[in-house]
Amino acid sequence: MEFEVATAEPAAQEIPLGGSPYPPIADYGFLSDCEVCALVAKSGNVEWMCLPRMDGPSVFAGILDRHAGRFRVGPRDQVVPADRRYLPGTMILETTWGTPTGWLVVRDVLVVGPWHHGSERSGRYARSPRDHEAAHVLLRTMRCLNGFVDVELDCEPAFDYARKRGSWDYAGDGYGDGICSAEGVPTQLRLRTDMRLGFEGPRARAETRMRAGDTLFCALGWSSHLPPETYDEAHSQLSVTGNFWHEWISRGRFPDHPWRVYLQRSALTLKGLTYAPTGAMMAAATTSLPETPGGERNWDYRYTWLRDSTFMLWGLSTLGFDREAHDFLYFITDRLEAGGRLGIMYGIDGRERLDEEILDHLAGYEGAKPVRIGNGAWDQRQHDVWGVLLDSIRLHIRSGDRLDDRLWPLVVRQVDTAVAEWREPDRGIWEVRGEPQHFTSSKIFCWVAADRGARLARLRGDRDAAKRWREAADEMHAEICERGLDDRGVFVQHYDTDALDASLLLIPMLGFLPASDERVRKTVLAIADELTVNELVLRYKVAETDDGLTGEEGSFAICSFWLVSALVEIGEVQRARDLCDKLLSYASPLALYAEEIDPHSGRHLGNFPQAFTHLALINAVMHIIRADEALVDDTH
Ligand SMILES: OC[C@H]1O[C@H](O[C@H]2O[C@H](CO)[C@@H](O)[C@H](O)[C@H]2O)[C@H](O)[C@@H](O)[C@@H]1O
Repeated sequence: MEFEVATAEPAAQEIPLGGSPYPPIADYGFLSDCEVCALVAKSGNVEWMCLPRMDGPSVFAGILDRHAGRFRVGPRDQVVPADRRYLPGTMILETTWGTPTGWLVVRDVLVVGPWHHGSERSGRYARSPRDHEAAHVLLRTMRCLNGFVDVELDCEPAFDYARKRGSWDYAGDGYGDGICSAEGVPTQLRLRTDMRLGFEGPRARAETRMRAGDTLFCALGWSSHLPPETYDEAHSQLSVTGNFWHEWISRGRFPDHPWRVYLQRSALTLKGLTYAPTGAMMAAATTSLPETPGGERNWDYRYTWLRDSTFMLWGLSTLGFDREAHDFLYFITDRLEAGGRLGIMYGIDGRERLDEEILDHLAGYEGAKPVRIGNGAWDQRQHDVWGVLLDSIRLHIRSGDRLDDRLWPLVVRQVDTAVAEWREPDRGIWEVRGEPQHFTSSKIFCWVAADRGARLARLRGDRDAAKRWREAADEMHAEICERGLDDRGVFVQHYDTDALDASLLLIPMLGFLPASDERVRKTVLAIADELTVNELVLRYKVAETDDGLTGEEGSFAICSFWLVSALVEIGEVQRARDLCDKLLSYASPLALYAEEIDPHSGRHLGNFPQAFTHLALINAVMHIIRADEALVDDTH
């Protein structure tokens, strides 16, 4: 094997497609070890990774600013691979490169290993530890298939959202072990490889020629758990991680159906967005990917919303995954026991305050500013919160756990709060930044809280509570059906408007009214016909909604998938199937989705990958598959 000395020169340049140096959002691959996430561009650049947790400060943020850190592995003279895929059923990303001189395969993974704390306890885990945990290592392996390929490694971390540059030192006598640190930053990076590293300021570089059959690895670690030292060790860690994901996905129940791949990738993505040590679930892996190209609708989604998480649990439990529901409920129980008012969202470590900050020094994805960290919606009043909590509890019990004595008084407090406050206006499930309104879907979720509360109380034999909450639920139901409808009998966004709102597609799924009810049918069809652009659903029309923001937004992918489910519910199965087919055709090449889809270009917009979209995909696809199965049963 020939080795060349590292040089400071970058090799192949990315040619901007359509003038943008930023890859399309849908072109990123998503990695997770359930503690840290990473996004890998097609070029082989890791362009998003936050440490030491998925909500921590970034070390690679090239997705938000081309100078904010990246880590490339790949052929020296080429940036467009022949193909990429996940090893089926895993979070291992495989990129195949075809160069004029030879072919190369790169595998990228965030390593999951056996529980490694031995007899001492992990300081991070609030939930019961299982057999595996994150190894805190980003591993990249290369294998040359034939001919020869000149490869490069180029690692340039930029700590604390690129506010602090790192500097490198060798960790031992050889060239294969480097440490990168920055003043005042507690996280240190350790880079181990069987290539020969050279350091050029904040960059660690290596280049070499690989020939047929050669293998190489590089592994970046950030904890006392050191990265592998040899290729064999690296390879074995990759296999253990593959097995971990295979075992996890095998716990689910997936129909034998051509759309199973979408279900599995969505389930893996939702799992990848969970933070194992606490059981919290992030809404998406990123911050500030714009909902409008160049616009201001840029938010930090690396937090756990009660709403998003409960909907995630609906999706996962549909596929037979229940441990996640238990872990999440224990996470919420910890928050409730801490006292105070139930928040609408929390940090993944359980913190309450998520004050928003603007990172002016970052250019933003394709110039979309501001880049925000934190999320100002954290202290909003959103009245769906009690309903989604009660639904999380329902799932928890349905999947086999008890409603223990620890939880019941907390449930009582939440249902009583819903019953006391449901008449007040709020910011709604879209957490608008305009004036509070009497949002119809918020009232419906208050009804969910009272309805589910009454059922639980009956099960526990608490007749007083059951009676009190049933009466409240009936009163809410009557008011919503009186004030939440327009003259046509269609449910509307809030009591003082005729505007439509896609959140009302949830009515049949929540059991507020039966799908056969004329008002439900009319609402679903009105949204399908009037709140769509090229059949894709907007959450609302921005011109009709005081959301406190400027600019347009794309179609909300969650709403389009909700429409599929709602159409099935009202018996419009063919229309639902056609829409579902269309939505699946917009999946990224790796079957991932952002929050929004531009209804004209099909371009993905907003944070990525987004739990909302994947959880609704699962629900929609399962609705269609069950409807198809029912059809087959009927014809036999
Ligand atoms: O529309 C303005 C709001 O947009 C974001 O909220 C959206 O994302 C949340 C996380 O997935 C979701 O729970 C919510 O339903 C969506 O509207 C943003 O987080 C808010 O700060 C912003 O006000």
